[in-house]
Order: sequence, then C-alpha cells, then structure tokens
Amino acid sequence: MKNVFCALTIAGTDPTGGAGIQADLKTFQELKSYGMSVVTSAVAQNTTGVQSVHHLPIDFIDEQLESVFTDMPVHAVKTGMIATIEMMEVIYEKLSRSPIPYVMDPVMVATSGDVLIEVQARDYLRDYLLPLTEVVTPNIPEAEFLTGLKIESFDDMKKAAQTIVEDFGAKAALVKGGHLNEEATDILYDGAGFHHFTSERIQTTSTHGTGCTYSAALTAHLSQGHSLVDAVNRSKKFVTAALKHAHPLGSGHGPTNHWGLREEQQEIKS
Ligand SMILES: Nc1ncnc2c1ncn2[C@@H]1O[C@H](COP(=O)(O)OP(=O)(O)OP(=O)(O)O)[C@@H](O)[C@H]1O
Ligand SMILES: Cc1ncc(CO)c(N)n1
Repeated sequence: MKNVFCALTIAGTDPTGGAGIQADLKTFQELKSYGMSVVTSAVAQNTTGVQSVHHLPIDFIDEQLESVFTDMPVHAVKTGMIATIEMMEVIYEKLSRSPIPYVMDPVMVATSGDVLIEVQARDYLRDYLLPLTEVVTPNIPEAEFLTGLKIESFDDMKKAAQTIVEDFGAKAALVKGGHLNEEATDILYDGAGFHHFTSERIQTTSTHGTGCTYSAALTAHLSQGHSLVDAVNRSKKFVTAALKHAHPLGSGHGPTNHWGLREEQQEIKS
C-alpha cells in the first residue's frame, strides 16, 4: 500500500485563497501531502488588506484540535496566525504532547501591513511555542522582534538565526531575506551550522501569502520524511516558482501561484 503523509495547519483564513489556511491546504495538496486544518480566526481580507477579523472561541479551537489528534495521523504540523495568548495556550497544550515536526511561521503582520497578532501574545509565542519547533521561519521584521536585534545585513541575519536557536530554544531557524537582499537569500541555522538558500529576485507585486506558502511547503516536505535541509531546498524552489508564475489577480498584492512549479515543469517537458 502507498504511504499517505498527513500535514496539519493551525492558522487564520483568507477567503481570497492567497494566504492563511487556504494557501496552506493548496500547497499541501500540490505537494501530495494529505491536508488538514484547524481555524484560529476567520479573517475577511483580500489583496488590498484586512477588512475584519473574528476570533473563534477558544473551546472550539480546542475541539478542532481534539477532532484531528484523536482520529487522524499527523506527520507534521505548522502554525500561522495565532492572534491571542488564550489561543496559544490550547495549541501549546496539544503540541507539547505531540512529538511531530512543528514548523512555526511567526505571523505578525500581513503583506498589506495589517497587524494579525495581539502585542502581548508575541512574547508567549517566543517563550512557549518557539522551543517546541523543528524550525521557525521569520522574515526580517519578525526575526528582529524575536531577537531584539537590528537586521541590516547578511551577517545580522546569521546572528539572528543563531540567537533564535541558542537563546530561545528553537531546533532550527530559517531567516528569510525576501525583505532585505537583492538576491532572495534565506539563512538556515540548525544548531550545527549555517545553510544558504538563494533564488533570483522576481519583480512582482504578487507576494500575498508568500510566507504561508513557503512554511506550508516545508511542512509538507517534513511530513514526507525529508531532512530539514532537503525540505528547505525543495520549498524554496516551490515558492520561487509560485512567485514567478503568479497570475495578476486582485488590485493589491496578488496571490502567488500554488501550481507554478507544476506549470514550470510541464513547460520544460513540452
Ligand atoms: N521578490 C521576490 N523574489 C524571489 N523570492 C522572494 C521575493 N520576495 C520574497 N521571496 C522569498 O519568498 C520566501 C518568503 O519570504 P518573505 O520574506 O516574503 O515572507 P513573508 O514576509 O513572511 O511573507 P508574507 O508576505 O506572506 O508575510 C522567502 O524564500 C523569500 O526569500
Ligand atoms: C490568515 C493569514 N495568515 C497569514 C497572513 C500573512 O501573509 C495573512 N495575510 N493572513
């Protein structure tokens, strides 16, 4: 019998399908992991920004987690938008008892600039959830918050990745240079050493949900048993193709193309 790999996302929603749970599920499907989701907040948003947010009741978030964990295999899990400390507490309860690879996208602000997490909750994210992670995937502003360091160079990115692992207890940190360098270079520190992942910079405004898509790809690859470095390599290719082949949708920052890599591979074949 063929193996089935199951990936779970715990995050907020995006009705336009570019970010959040919807982007995660599309990515899981595209990468051939069975996708599951626990919704934390229902978000009315689109490519221009966030219109409104409804947090789900804490007990109901807990029930969704119970529904999944008591019945289904979970081979890897990711978290995205978790807005409040109360939500984080129930998620901590479950994940601290589940020895599976955990990918944290420490979502704080949407591409549009809208804030997605309560300020007090950021400390809880760092102090409780971060030490449970297999890998955390901050962009530059998120890495600055987590470490308190100012990041203006490649060396600063390395220092931040190392600090997140050595001082805050993540097993590995992948600091994304999308907001900083000319080539889109990300740095992984895994406790033993540094690894660099570089792609060409793509001139596009379709960047809505890039971080969600990247961390979901990582989760899918980890659910399938790939090593961390291999999983990041594959996920970087996936997100680069998703940016490169994005269709111009919406009037703001459009979504990436979750089947971009498949399109690229089909073009090469034909
Ligand atoms: N214009 C670009 N061209 C190529 N790669 C990019 C570009 N922008 C971002 N990336 C890459 O995309 C991945 C996601 O990174 P980014 O830093 O944009 O995440 P993020 O800020 O968390 O995303 P989000 O917009 O969802 O909040 C990283 O590998 C980054 O290097
Ligand atoms: C629900 C959700 N999570 C994450 C992001 C960040 O891209 C977003 N815009 N919306």
